[in-house]
Amino acid sequence: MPKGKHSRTACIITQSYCYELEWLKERMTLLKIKQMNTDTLTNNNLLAILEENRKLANQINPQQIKVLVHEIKAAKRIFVMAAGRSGLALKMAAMRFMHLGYTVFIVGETNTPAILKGDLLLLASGSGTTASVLSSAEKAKSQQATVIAITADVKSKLAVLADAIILVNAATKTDFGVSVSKQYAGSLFEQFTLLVLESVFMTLWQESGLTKEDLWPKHANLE
Ligand SMILES: O=C([C@H](O)CO)[C@H](O)[C@H](O)COP(=O)(O)O
Repeated sequence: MPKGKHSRTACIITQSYCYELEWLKERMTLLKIKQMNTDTLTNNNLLAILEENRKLANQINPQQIKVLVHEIKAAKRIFVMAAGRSGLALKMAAMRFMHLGYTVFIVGETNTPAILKGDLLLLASGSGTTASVLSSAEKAKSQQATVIAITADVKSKLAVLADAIILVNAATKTDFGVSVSKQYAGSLFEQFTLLVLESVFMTLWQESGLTKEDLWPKHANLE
């Protein structure tokens, strides 16, 4: 039984928010889930994932996105860095920015040069505490490059270090128990990071006036 702020009786009497009741609700949902067949379960999960992403889209601060769009346009070169699945989301975005004609490097690749003043470092970390991401932010700041971080924790060390952030109100990977997402670990954060950057790409593309045909020569032909 998880530690509750109040006893169950006190919760019912005061009708106040109670971890214990939340926990019981969660157990009952799990029991119902066990009785569903695989098809229904997968379909429900797909809809739940879409709904969680839709909620985040309604919470995003357009001003924060505007800053990222502006900094991408202003940067001499764009560097991206994140760990694990957050890193995969950034790599997908990096490819699209390259298709638009930007010079983009993925930190850690052998052909990535030194970051310098005038460059942009785009980071993503749900927790905002991943060591490699923090050290990249510190290095970039010491070189006077601009640092923008996508994170789920506005108070994290990364958020404090960055010149600007995009706050994604998703769960972080260590938000165990009841959290804003039903999904495992940082899944929602990682999905939404990709979606935000897809929308940033589309904005930059639409503003560029380029056609699909214009972009095509930059698409990989060694694949
Ligand atoms: O791959 C990840 C993990 O499975 C959590 O869902 C994370 O992207 C990786 O661990 C990096 O974490 P954050 O820096 O907190 O995004």
